[in-house]
Amino acid sequence: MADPYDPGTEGARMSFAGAMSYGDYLSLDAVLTAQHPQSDAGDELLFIIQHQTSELWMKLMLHELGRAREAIAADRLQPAFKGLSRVARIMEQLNSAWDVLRTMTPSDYTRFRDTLGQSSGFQSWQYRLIEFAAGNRNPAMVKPHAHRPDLVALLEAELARPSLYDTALAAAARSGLPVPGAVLTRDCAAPWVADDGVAAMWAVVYRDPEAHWPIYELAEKLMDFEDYFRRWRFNHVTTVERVLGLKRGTGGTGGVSYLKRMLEVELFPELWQVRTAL
Ligand code: HEM
Ligand SMILES: N[C@@H](CC(=O)c1ccccc1NC=O)C(=O)O
Repeated sequence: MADPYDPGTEGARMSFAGAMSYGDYLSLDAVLTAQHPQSDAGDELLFIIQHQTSELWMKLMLHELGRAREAIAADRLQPAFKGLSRVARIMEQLNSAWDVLRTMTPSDYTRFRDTLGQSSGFQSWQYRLIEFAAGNRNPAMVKPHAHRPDLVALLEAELARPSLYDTALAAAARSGLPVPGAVLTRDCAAPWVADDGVAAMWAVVYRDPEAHWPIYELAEKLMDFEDYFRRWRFNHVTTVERVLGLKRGTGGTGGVSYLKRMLEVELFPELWQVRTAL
């Protein structure tokens, strides 16, 4: 039998003393030592990794949403579309990931659920930042982070910035569309309130897409975002009911009843209304 092949003979670098390796570049020591199961249940590692990978994808989403908003604010819509398409792909990734978690049965979960204490995804500050960035701004959701002034500052800074929806409406106004003035000067930290004038503006766009092509495309990117977001919420509540039934959540809410209520949240209500109005 031939000697085992050594890729070093064709130039593969085999020694990394003093040079940056794969693991160095990716900080894998930090990432791969950050899983700390609190029980000896075989499924707890799945649970932890599922959440950690979700948080990593959320980090990237926030980065892309920030860049997309900057691009829209500068009327550079093409790069914004590229970024929002990437955000949609990330959300597809998060939506598919539920298939892995769904392999965990209620019996598996009860083996380690008690070790979770009162921790819950309800306290995911990156999730709240995404909601705030998109335009779903409920200031009550800052409260669970009061013990962490750094996180409160991050969430409040996000509330002080125009949301994706605010930014899109300002771009529509600059393109000559009739966006109500009060909408453009609103306190952007406040929750969005559905506005008839905005609905009328979208109707102008959707009645004649050809006359408003860039803003029409922007609106459809927003629809994609909300469509994927709804699917994530639906996958979540379905997985929760499958694993937990109707038990109360560790975060203190009613559990499935709370998550069903959240299914009714609308990020861009006027964009849904316009479908009926056409
Ligand atoms: C078996 C798996 C899961 C169960 C049983 C579960 C259960 C729950 C429950 C009951 C709530 C309501 C809040 C509470 O009272 O605790 C909740 C909220 C939440 N969970 Fe999960 N969850 C699971 C997986 C996940 C995963 C993988 C993520 C991804 C990061 C996640 C993120 C969230 C978020 C962001 C909320 C807040 C939702 C909102 O306020 O609209 N959960 N979860
Ligand atoms: N709320 C869940 C616990 C839970 O799912 C969870 C706990 C800690 C970290 C992330 C979690 N995932 C989503 O809420 C429950 O009531 O069982």
